Amino acid sequence: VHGHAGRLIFGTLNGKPCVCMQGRFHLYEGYPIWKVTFPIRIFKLLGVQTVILTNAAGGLNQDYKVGDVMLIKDHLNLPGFAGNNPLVGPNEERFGVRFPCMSDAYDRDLLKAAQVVGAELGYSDFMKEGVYCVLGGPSFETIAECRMLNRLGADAVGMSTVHEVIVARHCGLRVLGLSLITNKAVMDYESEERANHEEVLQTGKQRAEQLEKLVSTLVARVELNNNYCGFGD
Ligand SMILES: O=P(O)(O)O[C@@H]1C[C@H](O)[C@@H](CO)O1
Ligand SMILES: Nc1nc2[nH]cnc2c(=O)[nH]1
Repeated sequence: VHGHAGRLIFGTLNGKPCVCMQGRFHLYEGYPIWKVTFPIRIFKLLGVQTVILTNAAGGLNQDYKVGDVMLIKDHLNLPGFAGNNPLVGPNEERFGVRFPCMSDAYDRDLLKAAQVVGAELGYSDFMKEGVYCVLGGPSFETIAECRMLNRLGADAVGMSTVHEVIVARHCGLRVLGLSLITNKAVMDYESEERANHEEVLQTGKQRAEQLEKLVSTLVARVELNNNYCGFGD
């Protein structure tokens, strides 16, 4: 999609071997859901243990400001309610079980680690924790939809990530999710604000340096055996 480079980059980040997707596939681009999540299984086969998934999202929580970084503690998979789940079809036993648990989708130790690193970097003022809701896109939400999603418990809304999380958890990868609140979801009929992709890209650029620092510092502290340095046990 415009704004995503569409490259896969291999290298080391703070001494840790990493592979980085510079962009992703989205359902709204017309890709089948298995293709949207295909890179995650490639990562598993490459030996990846931990994935850090990032996205741009609209803020539904009234306490959120544009530029906030929300650590994802849970998700609402609305396409999943209608049967649009990446694990639909014959189960690939070599990756995982037929009915994977999702109540532990977002790794609590990694989330804690992200909070600690964020505080150390002085980012606490713009770091939040909340529930991410995925929709199919590409149209942004109506006012009624935003109000409904907020009442359902969503703090942020976007068009990605959740499908990747489901496939990652299915094959046993540990997941940290970060949403950059790039715009405030319009919840008020009097509002003159309009969601638009340019604002999404602009907010992304404004926070890029801090997000890079957050992720690279975190990566440096995650041990390859999935233990963490400096976060208690
Ligand atoms: O790939 P993400 O979820 O970060 O991208 C979001 C959703 C749409 O692709 C785009 C909307 O502006 O940003
Ligand atoms: N669905 C959705 N995706 C987004 N990505 C960035 N902002 C938004 C938004 O407001 N809604």
